[in-house]
Amino acid sequence: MPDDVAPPNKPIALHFGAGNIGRGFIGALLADSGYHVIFSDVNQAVVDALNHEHAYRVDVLDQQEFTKTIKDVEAVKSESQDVVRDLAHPNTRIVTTAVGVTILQKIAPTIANGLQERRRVSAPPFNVVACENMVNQTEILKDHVYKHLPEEHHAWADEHVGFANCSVDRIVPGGRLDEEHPLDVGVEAFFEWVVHKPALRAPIDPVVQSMVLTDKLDAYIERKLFTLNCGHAATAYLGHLRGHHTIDRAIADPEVARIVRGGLEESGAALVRRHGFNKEEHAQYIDRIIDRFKNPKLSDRLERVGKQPVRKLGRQDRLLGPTYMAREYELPIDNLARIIAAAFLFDVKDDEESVQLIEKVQKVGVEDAVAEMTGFKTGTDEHRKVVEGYHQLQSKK
Ligand SMILES: NC(=O)c1ccc[n+]([C@@H]2O[C@H](COP(=O)([O-])OP(=O)(O)OC[C@H]3O[C@@H](n4cnc5c(N)ncnc54)[C@H](O)[C@@H]3O)[C@@H](O)[C@H]2O)c1
Ligand SMILES: O=P(O)(O)OC[C@@H](O)[C@@H](O)[C@H](O)[C@H](O)CO
Repeated sequence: MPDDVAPPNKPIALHFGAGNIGRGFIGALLADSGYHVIFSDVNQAVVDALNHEHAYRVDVLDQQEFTKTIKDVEAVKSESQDVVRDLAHPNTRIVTTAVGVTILQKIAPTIANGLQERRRVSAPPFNVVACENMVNQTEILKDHVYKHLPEEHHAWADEHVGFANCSVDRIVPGGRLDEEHPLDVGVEAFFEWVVHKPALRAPIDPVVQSMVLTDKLDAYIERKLFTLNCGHAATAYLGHLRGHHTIDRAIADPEVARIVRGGLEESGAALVRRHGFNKEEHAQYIDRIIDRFKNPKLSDRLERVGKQPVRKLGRQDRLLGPTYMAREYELPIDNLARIIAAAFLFDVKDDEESVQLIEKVQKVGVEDAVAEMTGFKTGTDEHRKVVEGYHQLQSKK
């Protein structure tokens, strides 16, 4: 970090991934909370722009529109020695990521090097929080980091580095590139960041505005992933089949909205049962989420929201996670099965996972593809419902 940028004693936050959520939520909130934010990204143009401007705008695109200027930021090229240096800086209090779950393994070696350097210079304990849409995302990052960290440092890291899972929620669609101001980002007003407190190894200091620290992260992350992200993916897959291009247009289609709401009521019944949420409050949570999808100013593309359908069909992810949970309590899954079926029909040529899924169905047939991807055995009720849903949706295409 050049000496002329950060005041020497200012707390530092090192954030991997200067993309939509990095600039539009996590980096912005950390900067607002008094951290000097250093972004680390592979995109040289973004790194250069951040180092040229040291600021960017966050445009809140909601009923009330307003703009915030985020200042005192800089950037370093990911996987470089600069990242190791900044990670090891004694003033660095927190490392966050928003790179996508598949990228976590790529940044792990640099983090491992940074931790060894941190130990060498006797930097104080600090925390790492991965802000990816996945259950246990920071633990997954930790596993990758520990593979690159020589064993002699593991006990030190256990004591000095908190790897805390979290739930992160703000819709940041991206894709509104303004050539003159490429760093500016449009966001919705709502945001929520919930971090697993017992995993921290140092206080969050400075306090991050609105950050919730909890002992019960499972409830938060499952509620968010199995409601917001489940409904979002459902809107993308069903909307795509109905010829829509954005989330607000898709959710305005009564046929899409009916199944999305039905799916969220099914996942909601399972969540209420698992985590003891109040039924009425959960119904209001669903309503608020569907209202967020209706925001026309976000213009959120279905390709972004539905991207990587194979990841989204992960056993603990937004579609199968609530479906397995509902089955555990013998609760209905008819709408969820229809939504899962729609994922198999998400036909987006430049999305590798979409192509892979479509090809799998062509190669082995829908019955085997569904069995393989969902784990539902042929002949079971859930398998039959997904396959029937697939045929019905396909016939209406
Ligand atoms: N956009 C949202 O609404 C939203 C909300 C909550 C959570 N998330 C999660 O945040 C993560 C990022 O999503 P996004 O929408 O910001 O994506 P994005 O593509 O806009 O941003 C990802 C950034 O990571 C950078 N990157 C890629 N490889 C890297 C590497 N090796 N080192 C450093 N940076 C690297 C990319 O260049 C890009 O700038 C995902 O896991 C997503 O699920 C997104
Ligand atoms: O980022 P993904 O691909 O896991 O999911 C796509 C969207 O549902 C997601 O980015 C939401 O916008 C976000 O999770 C809102 O908090």
